[in-house]
Amino acid sequence: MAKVAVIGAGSWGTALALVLADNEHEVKLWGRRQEQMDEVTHKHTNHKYLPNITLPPSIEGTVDLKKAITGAEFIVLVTPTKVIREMVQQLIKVMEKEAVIIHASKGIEPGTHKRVSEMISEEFEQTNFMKDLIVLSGPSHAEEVALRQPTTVTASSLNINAAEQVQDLFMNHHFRVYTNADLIGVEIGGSLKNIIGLVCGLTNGLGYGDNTKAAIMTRGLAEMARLGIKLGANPMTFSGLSGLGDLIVTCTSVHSRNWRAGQMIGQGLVLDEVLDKMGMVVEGVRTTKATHELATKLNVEMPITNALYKVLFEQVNPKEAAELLMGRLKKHEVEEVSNYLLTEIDQ
Ligand SMILES: NC(=O)C1=CN([C@@H]2O[C@H](COP(=O)(O)OP(=O)(O)OC[C@H]3O[C@@H](n4cnc5c(N)ncnc54)[C@H](OP(=O)(O)O)[C@@H]3O)[C@@H](O)[C@H]2O)C=CC1
Ligand SMILES: O=C(CO)COP(=O)(O)O
Repeated sequence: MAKVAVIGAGSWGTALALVLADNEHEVKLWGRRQEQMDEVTHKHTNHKYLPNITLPPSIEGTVDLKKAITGAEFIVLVTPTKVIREMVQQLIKVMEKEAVIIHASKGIEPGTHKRVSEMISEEFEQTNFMKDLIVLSGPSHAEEVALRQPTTVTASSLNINAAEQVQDLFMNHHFRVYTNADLIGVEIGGSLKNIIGLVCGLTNGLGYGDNTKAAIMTRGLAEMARLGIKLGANPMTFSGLSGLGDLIVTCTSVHSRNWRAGQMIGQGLVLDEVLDKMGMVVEGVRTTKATHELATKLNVEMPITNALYKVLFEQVNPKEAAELLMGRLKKHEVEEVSNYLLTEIDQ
């Protein structure tokens, strides 16, 4: 059995700690609030993030980062993307030996346009503390994982042996882990599906139905793949768990924070109000900004992302944004993507 530190005690960090404890690993869960960590250790609950769930009693909560990681062979980073760099900087100060780093966060950094693995690698660059780096991603709402409902995810790394090690670490009868060597595709899929999830919620808030949802999901997947391929991803990854799979779960589930935030925006609430009401991370907002910047820089057409950018950051009315999307120049559906693929494969 392995010693594992899970850094981030929100919904997903807590659910992953539960999976690891079910697998009889020695798990320490790090969070920044003493009261919450006492609750995890002594009451075996985390009521704010996973109400009505009893956690395995073996999970020890701590606010002491050094204590959390001492002796850990695996460190799972699962904070919101915007604090990933800060968390790694804190980790480096207390680490004494190398560990396998796993991350389960979904987002892209505005300004630098880096994926989470790129941010982590950059921060660890001057040290020899990072043995391997693996991302865990896929259709996995924490609420359902905590209920031990059948769930499938992907472990991806530039080192496929390391991905297989992580597959073994997490896999059990409820939580099935695949591997995929396409780190770029897996991270881009997991990040960009949040943008499309926000838009699906938004169209629901506007009162549009299933035709619109299907349109956004399908054309959304096309633009996710278009950007991913430009960045070097394997096109096939977008029809897998971290692409289509996560897109489905985000666009069709009431558990999705991105979907719920989008719905409130569609109903007329302004962004700050929505984020206040959510009280949990809505990664798609920052990722929309980062992706809009990146797509503009790389000259990749992403009409749905751009429409959402206008709504979130340029105060364009959601209904008007939808009309602009529908009024675009006519296109050939498949040719657009297949030509793109051929161009990429020829290069
Ligand atoms: N929830 C899910 O089902 C899934 C989430 N993910 C991804 O996992 C990542 C984490 O999401 P999730 O757990 O859901 O988020 P939550 O909103 O549920 O929890 C956020 C966590 O981050 C902590 N946090 C916030 N700001 C800071 C900070 N400045 N320093 C340290 N800790 C901080 C919060 O602590 P505090 O309570 O003290 O504010 C809380 O523990 C995201 O990238 C998300 O996309 C991936 C798959 C599934
Ligand atoms: O990534 C997730 C499920 O796979 C969680 O999505 P939300 O952040 O929208 O809740």
